[in-house]
Amino acid sequence: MAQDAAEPPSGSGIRRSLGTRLVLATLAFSLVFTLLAVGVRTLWAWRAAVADMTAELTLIEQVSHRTLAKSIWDLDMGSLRAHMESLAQATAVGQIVLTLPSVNAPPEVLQHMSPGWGPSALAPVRELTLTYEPYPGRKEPVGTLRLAGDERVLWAQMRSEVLAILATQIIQSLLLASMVMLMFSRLVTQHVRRIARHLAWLTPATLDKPLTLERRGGRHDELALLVRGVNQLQGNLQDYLRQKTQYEHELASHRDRLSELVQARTAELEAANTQLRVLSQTDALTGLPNRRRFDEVKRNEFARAQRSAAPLALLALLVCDIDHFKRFNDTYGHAAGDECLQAVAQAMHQRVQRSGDTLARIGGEEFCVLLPATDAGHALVLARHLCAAVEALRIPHAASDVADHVTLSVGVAHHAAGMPGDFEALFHRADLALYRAKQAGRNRAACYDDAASDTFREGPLPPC
Ligand SMILES: Nc1nc2c(ncn2[C@@H]2O[C@H](COP(=O)(O)OP(=O)(O)OP(=O)(O)O)[C@@H](O)[C@H]2O)c(=O)[nH]1
Repeated sequence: MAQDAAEPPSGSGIRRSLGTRLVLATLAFSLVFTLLAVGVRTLWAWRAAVADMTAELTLIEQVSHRTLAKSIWDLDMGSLRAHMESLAQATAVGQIVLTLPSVNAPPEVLQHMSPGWGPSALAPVRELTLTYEPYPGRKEPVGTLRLAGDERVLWAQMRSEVLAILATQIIQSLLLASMVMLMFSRLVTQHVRRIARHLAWLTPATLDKPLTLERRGGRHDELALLVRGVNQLQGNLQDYLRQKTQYEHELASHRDRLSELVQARTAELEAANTQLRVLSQTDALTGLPNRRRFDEVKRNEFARAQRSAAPLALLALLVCDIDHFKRFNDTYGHAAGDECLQAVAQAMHQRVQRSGDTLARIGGEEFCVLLPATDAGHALVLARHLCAAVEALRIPHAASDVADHVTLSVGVAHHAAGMPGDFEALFHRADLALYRAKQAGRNRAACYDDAASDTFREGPLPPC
């Protein structure tokens, strides 16, 4: 297909052109016609030749009748033979037979034949009774004359006639075929080749170039119809391609727009998902990570502490609890309790700023701080700072027997790689330490001592 488009069709690709086929057909037709014409014309010519011979014999009869009759009447045999010799000079005459009747005896027959003559059924024969008129009013039959035509003369005449007919018919056929070929080539073949070349070179880029034929005047024939059809087809194709391109552009622009919308929508959904995830992991009251988030972080950090080498192998946990918060609620109401929780959470959050540390509200008035890569000593120091930070808020708490303001107790425990137990065990130790801090008077931090499970280290409160 591509090769066809790249190479215009040439005459070399045609096995037998239309012009050649037309000429061969014309020649074949002419040959048949020539044979028929030769047959018909030969028949006519034969008849004409026979008629001419008959007329010639008749003329000879008329001319020689009187002379022959007189010679017989006069019994002048010498003159009679001389007459017959002169008659035999005529080319049309093949045989002369003169029959002379005689009384009481068989008739005398005088005969003369051209050399090589033979009887023929085709050549004309004339027979005439000779009469002599010795005096006006009396006619006496004196004999019969038979003139037979020479068939060879007829055939010789026919031969030249047939040759002439054949020559004229063949020349006529050849001239006709040449003229047909010339006319067909000028009128049809060269234009058909031009149309084929035009169609082969046709591409979307050349559709605007109409097909034209180099012909004189405005002709309204089949070629003109074909040219009009091709140009109309090119126009239709051009319109179709133009519309297709326009549709493709529109489609591309719709696709881009759709893609933008999908991207925007996806971004919105991702943002909403992120927000949902953050919300689902955030405590609504304090804004701190909630228990679900804490559980997620604790799993990761504990697994990391189990795997890693020191110092990352350490993990400290602080469990913080507001002292006598039930009494606070009972004294100041639940709403004030909420505000108190928010203030305490914010104060603690300001102290837990190291990247990787997690402060979460795990329920009620209970908070947890997860401190990766932190040993018990440093964790205890932070716990004391948290207690001090809450105390520094000076939120009045008249019902507390610890102080006249809200205070915090913190239990501390830690885990190191190689230590037995899971996170729940760590939590349990921190909870024990918290219990210890509460028992020891609240508003303080206590650290679970791993060396002796019933021993706690308590951190003195830092100065406020
Ligand atoms: N306002 C408010 N109160 C809460 C919230 N969650 C839990 N509480 C209250 O916190 C109180 C916790 O009391 P307890 O567990 O008995 O402990 P406590 O009164 O702090 O006593 P100690 O822990 O021994 O010092 C309960 O009265 C709960 O109703 C909350 O979101 N808002």
